[in-house]
Amino acid sequence: MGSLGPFQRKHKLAVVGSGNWGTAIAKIVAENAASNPDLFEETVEMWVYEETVEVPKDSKNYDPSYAGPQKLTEVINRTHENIKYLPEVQLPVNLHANPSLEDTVKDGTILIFNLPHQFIIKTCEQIKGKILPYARGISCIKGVDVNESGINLFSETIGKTLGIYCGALSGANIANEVAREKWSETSVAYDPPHMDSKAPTPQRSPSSSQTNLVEFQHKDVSGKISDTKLQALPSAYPPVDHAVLKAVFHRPYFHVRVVNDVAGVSISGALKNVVALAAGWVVGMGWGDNAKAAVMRVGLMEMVKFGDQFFSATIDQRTFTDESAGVADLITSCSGGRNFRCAMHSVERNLPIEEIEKTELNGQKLQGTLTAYEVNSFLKNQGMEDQFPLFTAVYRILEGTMKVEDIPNFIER
Ligand SMILES: NC(=O)c1ccc[n+]([C@@H]2O[C@H](COP(=O)([O-])OP(=O)(O)OC[C@H]3O[C@@H](n4cnc5c(N)ncnc54)[C@H](O)[C@@H]3O)[C@@H](O)[C@H]2O)c1
Ligand SMILES: O=P(O)(O)OC[C@H](O)CO
Repeated sequence: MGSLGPFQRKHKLAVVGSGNWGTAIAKIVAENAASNPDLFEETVEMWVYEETVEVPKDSKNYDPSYAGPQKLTEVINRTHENIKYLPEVQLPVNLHANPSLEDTVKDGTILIFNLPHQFIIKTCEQIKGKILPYARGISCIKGVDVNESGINLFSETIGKTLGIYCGALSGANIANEVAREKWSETSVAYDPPHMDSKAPTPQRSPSSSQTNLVEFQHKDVSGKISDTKLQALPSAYPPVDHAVLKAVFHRPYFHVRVVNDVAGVSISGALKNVVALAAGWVVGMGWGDNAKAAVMRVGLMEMVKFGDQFFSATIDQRTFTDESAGVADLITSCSGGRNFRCAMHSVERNLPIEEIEKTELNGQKLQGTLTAYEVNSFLKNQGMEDQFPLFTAVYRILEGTMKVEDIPNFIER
């Protein structure tokens, strides 16, 4: 993609997170930064939650002069490989691993959030007030933010905490496949108030970083309307729109469809992880593909019903069927996802899933287990556990008050 117009400033892309998916997305974004020099600054910063690692002797990047424990950021920047979370994948040289969260985001105009969902709120609190006020965000996180006040999309939580607009990316995307450039699709959802188009003030110097404060009416996912103030993007930058977001994420092997339905894309990405646990359990029982299909059928119905019940003000139900973030992600997750695999092994080996997570995932995190608890606490508060029998069964099996054998009769109620 070439220049989108006569803009004086380029977007600076920053990725917050460097796990299995965080690193795979950072690879994509850095490749696109390098191939769209009119739009993006070349160097992409990636925040790494620093830890100590040792390059294995059988790694192609093993170098005896660097033997012994080293910082993960130093290994990534020297070898261009994230040996812990995305081993054996060559990363672009313009991707810079940064141990400082504040430094990673300080100049970013497009911030990409990609962490296990349990860490995002604390991470955002740390950078509150330390980012460009006109930055825009994309959340690649699969999970929902449940607290005393109800349920929120992480795109909303990030946006509110940082005072920016944040969209979402989710799809049938097993990170190890995407990172190895095996073709897949994804959904990017972005529907900001139409403020950036109002922002340009012709009399202002185009290179100025001076910003406009734009007041607009914001309808949240529950349909509640509130007055919100956001900083408009300075007119020197290309507006962050669907075309620019496609330029950020689309690769020949990673096909992007940009849509407006942030709620549908986010909700399906979060809930399919709960369904994938049940799919893994029934396969672990040796019940086969028919049983898995039954769980997926009920799971999909509950995903759609959940969206309809709690996000009807903004959700587009077609997302569940028509976009990668919907049923396609459910299928891939129930085939080779980590939630599916760990659940299956937990039944096969008769071990708690947390133990399988620790021994099999080398620091990667399951999202389905925590999401099952969070969704259940929300449904309980609504008095609606009975209406979501599969989600309720997953929660009860995790807490030990139900058995996998009970699933068939329980979900038929
Ligand atoms: N891995 C996949 O195939 C995949 C694909 C699509 C979406 N996702 C979603 O992307 C999100 C990120 O997943 P991932 O695979 O990159 O992560 P991951 O499962 O690899 O988790 C490990 C990451 O968590 C970080 N971490 C550990 N403790 C931390 C702390 N206290 N604070 C901050 N970070 C900490 C680690 O440094 C590491 O970067 C999740 O919501 C996941 O559901 C994952
Ligand atoms: O490995 P999982 O179960 O976290 O799922 C990975 C992705 O979300 C699949 O799209």
